[in-house]
Amino acid sequence: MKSINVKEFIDTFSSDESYTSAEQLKNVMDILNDVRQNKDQALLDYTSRFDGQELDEIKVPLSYLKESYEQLDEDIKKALVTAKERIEAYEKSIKYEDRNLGEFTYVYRPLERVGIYVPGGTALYPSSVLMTVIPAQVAGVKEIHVTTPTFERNNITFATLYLLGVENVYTVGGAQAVAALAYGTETIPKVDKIAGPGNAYVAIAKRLVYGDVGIDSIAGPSEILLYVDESSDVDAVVYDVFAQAEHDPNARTFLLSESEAFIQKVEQRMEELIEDQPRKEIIKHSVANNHYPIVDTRENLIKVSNYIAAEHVSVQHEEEDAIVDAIDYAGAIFKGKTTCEAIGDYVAGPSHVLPTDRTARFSHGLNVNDFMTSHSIISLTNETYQSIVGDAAIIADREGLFAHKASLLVRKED
Ligand SMILES: NC(=O)c1ccc[n+]([C@@H]2O[C@H](COP(=O)([O-])OP(=O)(O)OC[C@H]3O[C@@H](n4cnc5c(N)ncnc54)[C@H](O)[C@@H]3O)[C@@H](O)[C@H]2O)c1
Ligand SMILES: [Zn+2]
Repeated sequence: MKSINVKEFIDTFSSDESYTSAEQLKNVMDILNDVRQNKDQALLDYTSRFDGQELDEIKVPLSYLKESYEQLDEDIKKALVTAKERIEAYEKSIKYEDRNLGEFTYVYRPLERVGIYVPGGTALYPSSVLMTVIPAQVAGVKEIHVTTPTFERNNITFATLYLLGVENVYTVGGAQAVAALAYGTETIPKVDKIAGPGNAYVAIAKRLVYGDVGIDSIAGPSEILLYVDESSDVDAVVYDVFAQAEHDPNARTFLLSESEAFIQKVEQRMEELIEDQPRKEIIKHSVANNHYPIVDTRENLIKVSNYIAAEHVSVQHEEEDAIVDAIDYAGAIFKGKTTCEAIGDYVAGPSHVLPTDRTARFSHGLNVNDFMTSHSIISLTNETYQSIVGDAAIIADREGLFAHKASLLVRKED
């Protein structure tokens, strides 16, 4: 594949609109309305239609969760516990704390009831259970309700939910699950906020229910930006590209370097290794349509990194300190040749639920603080009050809000 420079890249690149079609949008609106009106019955109907499952019950019995956990092999149990402990420790360390400033206090409170969407249509993601539920738990959320289109009685998603002590689990997926969490049904209660990744139907539904409930963000196909140089390990870089590409045919991989020769080495090695990849069909599709090898100067590559604001940025470069410092916008940055992105998918600590498709320019990865809300407590001393009440009263007067003025002046001391 021929490399391009930053200008050529920006001229040809556009945000991923292919992810949502007008038809999908209409279908999702219909689903939302139907669930609002027909509640559990609509959930049963859509689960039959889209997932081919005739459910007796929407809520998963606790015994299924327990059974799933008990049947896990010891090695995966141990791995899940390692991940759990690291994620918990990280979230605790970044949790906002109340700030007492004398006349003002800024306080954080956990959300009361949260809905977590765990994807399950085509694969199971125990890592997504960990990366969404743990931040909510560390925040102190009282009730966590999880929906997932996972229908085997015994499975690793249920097992992971059991490990975390989640009891409210419902086998519903797609837009209908988001609708249930947003509006409530006989079985699933309306929540305050919905978080968690999912496919296009889930993403569109979250966008449409925003305002009725809070949402974390809208995740599109995964992406990585690799910033590499001659000192990087060619095979390691190739596997980092493949690891992202194997997620989704629409996953995007940006390979940036100041060295054309190095990019060529990586591209050639990709061709050699691609045939051996178990998920080569997805990887080939993704690489053919959404792989961008970009060669330019440091200055231009930093500019374009901030423009792309990729979900994952991996800097494997002799001068990684300077490059990482200059990158202002990214979902998460993986610095150094050892700290690859895949370690962050599972056990590093920070949540792998990250902003995609340039939204890191204004939003951030899911974390404990997304499951809290905050407010100010204002309590002025009389001395402060008397020193500023005159100014407030004048502004009230000029706004023509005379009851405001009276409310202020009735407390004024002569
Ligand atoms: N960003 C992250 O952290 C992260 C982590 C894990 C997974 N993911 C992403 O989550 C997604 C999972 O997608 P998935 O499809 O496997 O599972 P999913 O659970 O997101 O969606 C499955 C549901 O989609 C609905 N659906 C399917 N076809 C439909 C149709 N024609 N009309 C209406 N609804 C329909 C069904 O109800 C089904 O239950 C992937 O894109 C994956 O990359 C992201
Ligand atoms: Zn990944």
